[in-house]
Amino acid sequence: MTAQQPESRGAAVSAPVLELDDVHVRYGGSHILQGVSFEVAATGVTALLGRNGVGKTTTLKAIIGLAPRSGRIMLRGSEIQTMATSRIVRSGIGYVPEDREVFGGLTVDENLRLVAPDQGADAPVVGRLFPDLVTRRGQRAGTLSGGQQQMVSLARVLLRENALLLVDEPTKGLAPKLVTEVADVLAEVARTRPVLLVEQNLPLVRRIADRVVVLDAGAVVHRGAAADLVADVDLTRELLGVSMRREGAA
Ligand SMILES: Nc1ncnc2c1ncn2[C@@H]1O[C@H](COP(=O)(O)OP(=O)(O)OP(=O)(O)O)[C@@H](O)[C@H]1O
Repeated sequence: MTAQQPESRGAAVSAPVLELDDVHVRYGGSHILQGVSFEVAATGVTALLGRNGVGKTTTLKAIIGLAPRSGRIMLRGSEIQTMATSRIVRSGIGYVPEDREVFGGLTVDENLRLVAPDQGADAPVVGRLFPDLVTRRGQRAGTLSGGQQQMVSLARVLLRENALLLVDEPTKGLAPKLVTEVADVLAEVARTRPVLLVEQNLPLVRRIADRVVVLDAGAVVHRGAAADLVADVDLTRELLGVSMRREGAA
């Protein structure tokens, strides 16, 4: 593991919202997570990074109870690793999966009313962060663009009072303008609640993340301030196989 870096912004002063301690995931004979331990600070964005296939999505699934896991996972000091997903969600973790999972046959408003029956697209948070969704409230979600579906998926978790949001590659496959819009929303969201974000777009990480945790082959290989990692061309190349100099802007 590389040295723990001092945090240049968003330093955590309160207890972490989430702690993973020696978390393992096995699928059949495959040992996918091999003792993952890290903390998610109670404020701001913690980005979970790593090359393809190192276990980032599996880590989010282990937290939310969608992967068979062992080890200890603590939400605000209480163990959740034996709970079913429905109970973990009720305990205050919102999950935006990579595939967005909107109900394509339902309208935008109906999708939102599944979580907030009395409010749907009328909820103040929807009007404030997703004005486009208010305009499109009667449109079937299956006919929305990828970016708009991402907004529905994000809006849905914001309609609950969550202690923590897990967001998996929200900008994957989106056009640059939509990447910027999603990044703006995430930055705004993170002002009021902590986010654990899986993201491959390093300029976006540099813009909105406070801290980074890097996985390789199912284990944590680096933790520290996001700004320090993305400023270090050699380290980003070593850990992630990419160079910021070759990346476009978020
Ligand atoms: N249900 C499953 N059964 C068997 N193997 C799985 C399962 N889910 C994931 N894996 C394997 O676990 C490894 C980690 O997958 P995971 O999706 O967590 O990686 P990732 O870091 O999120 O990758 P990417 O950046 O490409 O999305 C991969 O080798 C994948 O093939």
